[in-house]
Amino acid sequence: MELSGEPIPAHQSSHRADPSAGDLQLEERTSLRRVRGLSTELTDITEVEYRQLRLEEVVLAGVWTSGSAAHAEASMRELAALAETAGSVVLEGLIQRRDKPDAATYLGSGKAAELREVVEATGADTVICDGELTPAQLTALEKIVKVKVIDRTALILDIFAQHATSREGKAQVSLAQMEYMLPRLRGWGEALSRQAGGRAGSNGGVGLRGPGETKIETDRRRIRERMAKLRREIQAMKSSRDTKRARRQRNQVPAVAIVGYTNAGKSSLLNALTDAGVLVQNALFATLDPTTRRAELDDGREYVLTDTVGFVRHLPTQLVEAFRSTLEEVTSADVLLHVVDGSDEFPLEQINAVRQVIDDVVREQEAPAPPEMLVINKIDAADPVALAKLRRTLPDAVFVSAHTKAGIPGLRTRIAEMLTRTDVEVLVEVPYSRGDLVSRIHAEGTVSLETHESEGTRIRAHVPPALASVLVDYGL
Ligand SMILES: Nc1nc2c(ncn2[C@@H]2O[C@H](COP(=O)(O)OP(=O)(O)OP(=O)(O)O)[C@@H](O)[C@H]2O)c(=O)[nH]1
Ligand SMILES: [Mg+2]
Repeated sequence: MELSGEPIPAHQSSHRADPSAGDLQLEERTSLRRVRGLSTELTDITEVEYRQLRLEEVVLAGVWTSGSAAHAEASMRELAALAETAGSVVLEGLIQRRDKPDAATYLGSGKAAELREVVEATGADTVICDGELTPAQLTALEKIVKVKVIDRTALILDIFAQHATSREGKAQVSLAQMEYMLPRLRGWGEALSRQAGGRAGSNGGVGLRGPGETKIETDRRRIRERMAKLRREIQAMKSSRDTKRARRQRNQVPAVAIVGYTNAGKSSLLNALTDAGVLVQNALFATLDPTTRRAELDDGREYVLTDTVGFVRHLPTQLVEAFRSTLEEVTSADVLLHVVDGSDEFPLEQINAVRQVIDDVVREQEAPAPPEMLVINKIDAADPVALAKLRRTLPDAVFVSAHTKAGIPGLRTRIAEMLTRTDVEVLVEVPYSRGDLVSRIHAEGTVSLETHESEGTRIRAHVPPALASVLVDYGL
């Protein structure tokens, strides 16, 4: 299979004259794109957070174990998009049909030799495998193809490392990278020292110049120490976020979280609903740090809308672990807007991949998952026949285009309905001394009856659960 080597064009979708924060961030990101041919690697293996994989010209390799050929090719195209997002140029892709990956070398030995020929013919410096390989598989395959071999997990971690901007995001990515590297230290040491000796593959010293056992042991200890420190730091940042969330809950502002597959248009939807001007990029994992914006329903009620990191098939477990505090904030929202790219070839699989990650996060949380609303985006770009089929399969979903704004008014109405549905009905008599509570009921709820009695104001209303608990003392 041939794959295009064109880098994904990063294009702006904002049309206003003044650059938004997202535009500026995009400019910065594109101006910092990796320059081909320059190595950014550090030699100290423990400097994980600053380290970027040296990915330049790559060949992709995948093992196709189940599903149709179209699925296998879609998976390779996604791997190519990931590689390009990481800044590399994809020269070629190979898929092998097999019951399961080869235990020793991932690809079978015949295919591995063929891969070596492709690498040689194209002059590639890296092979990226579409899966998570064991440290032994990585080393064994490197010995055959004689260039650096990395797996999908390392690639995704590299993209996250490039895109992290906040202190918390950077700490979370570093933690995930270290977790991944710990059992692979020897392999990495070999790859590093081989590169130090010249262009990869130009010498026969593979495996001979790895750091000695003592160095590896020291490195391991230092990495473990840094991981413990990072976990403490992330925990501390989480508590400050918990405080903010508690304040919001006290103030009764309902929270809606946007979740979805990477590149589905989550940030675009946040912009369409709130004019937030956040970064939109045709790249995978453009957003890592959660952005929360105030938004208003048509009836004037306020809510907050959070956009956050996208998910992908086989999201590395190290990342789910490291980003748990960010993800828990999302899964503790009142409503989830699950955004799906309606123009994707396999939207139902995107939906499943996202639900799996959410299940993983929710399982360790006390509260159940919030109610979900499916939002099928990019209807302007979707194939009409596929779209009609999707409408039949997902009758409850809302179909929109963040670009043309088609369906956005309807989406607003549905959000309002969902937030009302989580409200509870109360019948209370609020003493005249608590005029503040009466104002809150009006601001946050929907009042169906209001009379003035001798002791206070009698109100029947639908209010958010937290306000209902404040009102419990005045119930009739
Ligand atoms: N045709 C079309 N393209 C869209 C629409 N919404 C978003 N896009 C494009 O899809 C790409 C991804 O949009 P983003 O909003 O950055 O997607 P995201 O889900 O936030 O992506 P990550 O943060 O990377 O996970 C961009 O190139 C957008 O311009 C839409 O309604 N129609
Ligand atoms: Mg985004």
